[in-house]
Amino acid sequence: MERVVIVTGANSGIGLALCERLLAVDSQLRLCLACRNMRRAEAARAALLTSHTGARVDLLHLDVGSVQSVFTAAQEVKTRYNKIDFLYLNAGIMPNPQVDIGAFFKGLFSRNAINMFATAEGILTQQDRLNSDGLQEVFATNLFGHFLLIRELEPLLCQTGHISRVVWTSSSNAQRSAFSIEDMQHRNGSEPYSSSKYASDMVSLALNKHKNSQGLFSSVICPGLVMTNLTYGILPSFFWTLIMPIMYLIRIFTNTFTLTPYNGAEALHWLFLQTPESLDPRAKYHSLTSARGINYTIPRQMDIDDETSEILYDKLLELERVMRKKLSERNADTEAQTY
Ligand SMILES: NC(=O)C1=CN([C@@H]2O[C@H](COP(=O)(O)OP(=O)(O)OC[C@H]3O[C@@H](n4cnc5c(N)ncnc54)[C@H](OP(=O)(O)O)[C@@H]3O)[C@@H](O)[C@H]2O)C=CC1
Ligand SMILES: CC(C)=CCC[C@@H](C)[C@H]1CC[C@H]2C3=C(CC[C@]12C)[C@@]1(C)CCC(=O)[C@@H](C)[C@@H]1CC3
Repeated sequence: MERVVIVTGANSGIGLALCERLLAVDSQLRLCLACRNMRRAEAARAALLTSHTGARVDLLHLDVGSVQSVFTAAQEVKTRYNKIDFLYLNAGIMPNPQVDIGAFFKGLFSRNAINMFATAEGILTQQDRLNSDGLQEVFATNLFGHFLLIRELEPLLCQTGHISRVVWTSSSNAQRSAFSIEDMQHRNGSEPYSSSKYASDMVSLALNKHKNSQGLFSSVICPGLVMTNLTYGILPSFFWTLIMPIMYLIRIFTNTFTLTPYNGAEALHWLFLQTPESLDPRAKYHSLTSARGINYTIPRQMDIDDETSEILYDKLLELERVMRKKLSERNADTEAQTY
């Protein structure tokens, strides 16, 4: 049976590697690359077709950081497909990352060193900004745009007699301490990435509570530390290449250094092969790579509580209402100006 799979941020890194891996296990797949840059999306499609001749690969223009773009893309999806089997919410950004060198060396010689390498806890900050919708860019891209996409696609995702799955590419950098329910967009802090990923973990839990009965199941994964455009924004690629032997050495102590996009996509690929009933809604599924280079997936319990996840879910629904109103007013103004 033909399965429909949509992957956001599919033109590079972990998203593109996932597409390669999915086409390798299911040649009947109807794969949709949802990307903000159509030139890069075309190049990704061409690369996929080189290794999987005859595969059905569609492109969709989607900027998850723009409310209007999410609505337009969702409309397009509804005209193209009559069901969605998997929606991989993978697009993500980490703008202007800064590593606290002092904290890094302090951590290196502490008992917490392994945890620091696995989670970057306490050593990584970012500088966020407002986008054209007036939202914090990291929150809008990593979380809210994806939330809106699910909401818009509910008619396809929640159909009686059909199971749909959404999978969030979260991170082990998601930390409770970085998130505040009073400041869900993280306007006031310096860890918007960690906050947005922690929020996605909570939304996944809430989605399972509200939508499992309608056939929608949500999961979260962490791909581990992977060399992609995102990590090349933290340190330049030549520097990562220089320290690669050290990275393989660290992998002996923490299997979270998956390093390649193929390895990082392990948990995403693994989830594709599981039945939703066998999954734990409170677990994050981690891609891991052993020192010998063997890939595997393990679940770890997330540090989240039901009450906060429910409050967050309600706050996102409220923000959705506000943004819909804002957008319809903006569109009415533009229409009035053209007449
Ligand atoms: N690399 C790592 O170590 C880790 C990564 N992750 C997560 O994995 C996911 C994939 O990142 P990764 O592969 O590493 O990095 P990449 O930068 O290679 O991939 C990110 C993808 O998201 C796309 N994207 C970014 N912003 C938007 C937007 N507004 N609308 C649509 N697409 C967008 C990018 O498109 P474009 O090419 O146009 O920028 C790109 O295709 C992210 O969610 C990231 O947070 C989690 C843990 C570790
Ligand atoms: C490896 C050596 C010797 C130096 C690199 C130090 C840091 C730049 C590096 C250590 C842990 C890394 C890490 C991430 C980024 C780079 C580090 C801070 C992530 C935050 C990248 C994105 C994620 O989502 C996390 C899962 C990563 C956690 C570990």
